Amino acid sequence: MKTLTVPLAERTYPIHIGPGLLARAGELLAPVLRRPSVAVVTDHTVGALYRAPLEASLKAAGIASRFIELPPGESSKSFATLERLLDILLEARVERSTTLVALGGGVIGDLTGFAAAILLRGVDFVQIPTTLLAQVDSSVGGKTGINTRHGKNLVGAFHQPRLVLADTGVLDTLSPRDLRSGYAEVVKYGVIDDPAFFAWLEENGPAVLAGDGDARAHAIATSCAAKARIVGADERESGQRALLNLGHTFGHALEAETGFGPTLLHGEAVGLGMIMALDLSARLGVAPAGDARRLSAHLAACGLPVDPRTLADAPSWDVDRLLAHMGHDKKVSDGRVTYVLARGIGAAYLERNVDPDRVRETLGAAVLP
Ligand SMILES: NC(=O)c1ccc[n+]([C@@H]2O[C@H](COP(=O)([O-])OP(=O)(O)OC[C@H]3O[C@@H](n4cnc5c(N)ncnc54)[C@H](O)[C@@H]3O)[C@@H](O)[C@H]2O)c1
Ligand SMILES: O=C(O)C(=O)C[C@@H](O)[C@H](O)[C@H](O)COP(=O)(O)O
Ligand SMILES: [Zn+2]
Repeated sequence: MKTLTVPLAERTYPIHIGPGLLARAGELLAPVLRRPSVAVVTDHTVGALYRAPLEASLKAAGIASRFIELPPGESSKSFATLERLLDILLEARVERSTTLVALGGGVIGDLTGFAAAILLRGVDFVQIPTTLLAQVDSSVGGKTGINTRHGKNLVGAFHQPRLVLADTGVLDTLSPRDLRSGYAEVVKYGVIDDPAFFAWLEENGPAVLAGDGDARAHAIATSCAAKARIVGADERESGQRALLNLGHTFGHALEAETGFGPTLLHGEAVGLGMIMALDLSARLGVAPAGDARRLSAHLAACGLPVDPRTLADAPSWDVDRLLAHMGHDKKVSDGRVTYVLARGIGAAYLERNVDPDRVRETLGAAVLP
């Protein structure tokens, strides 16, 4: 087991990473619980696979647990499912000293974390991420929330978990598509500020996806270390944490336009959005044009979509509608989006003054016939 730390003063917490950790969950959770009682939130798919081993491990450590299973998929990050979850928890008379446990991917993590932030004005929660995306990104950093009809993650809270427990063994049951989606967020760390990691991924990405234990462990630990460092320096995104949003202004707009559904998964959208961010950077004259092509080639080699027009069920894309979605970005201030651009792979930066004509060009080149 490898342990990293998210350094946040009194909210500092560990990230435990390694195979077989679900079987040790009781022992690892016990020290952070206010009392030996947890409510585990999961989805039907993950529950069917991992409820039994988690329940057994908690029981062996003397921790009482109740399990709540929700429908899988992005549509569960909604007001309706949040209300249903809060109702179930209140019906069960959870107390402020109860800890919620998110067992699942980013959807369950974001939803459960938000429920924990607002239930009884705040209870503790623990993340047990079961997708690659959740293990390298969403379980760390305390961004929680739901989608609204206005856009992605528009209602939420910063609420840090007490512990992250990433059992890398559970990735063996993840679908190849979900694995690839999470891989896009791994690549993001290379593009932000680690060109050597990006080059390593160009060599080893296929091994990470194929389940090579050492490659996967290195990719997950490097990603978590980067996320922990950035979050530790800027917990509430008043500055540099926004770099973690690389590809998301475009990506969230693509997700919104495809209805937050199976047409485009979050990581797939982020992959496309990162290519568009590098394309925009090249159009603005700050990045070599070849870097967008290099990123696109790597994502394509790993089986990720690199052309929104070729998606199954692709809508008829409209640049103005995409721009309207981008207007809901949380990095908008005074009506203007702050973009995450890059001077090249490994050199991302924030820019508020971006020529809107170049943004239109990037969108048009990406989505118009
Ligand atoms: N809070 C953050 O910082 C942050 C960061 C990145 C992404 N996100 C959010 O995360 C969400 C995407 O998360 P995701 O990609 O994990 O999707 P997800 O939670 O929908 O999980 C993907 C699918 O995999 C299934 N699954 C999960 N673990 C499994 C396992 N071990 N074996 C078999 N099946 C398994 C789930 O049932 C689901 O159908 C998006 O809503 C995105 O906005 C949040
Ligand atoms: O942790 C962060 O900060 C991120 O931006 C990580 C992103 O991968 C994640 O998708 C996040 O939820 C997007 O943030 P948002 O503030 O644009 O909703
Ligand atoms: Zn993301």
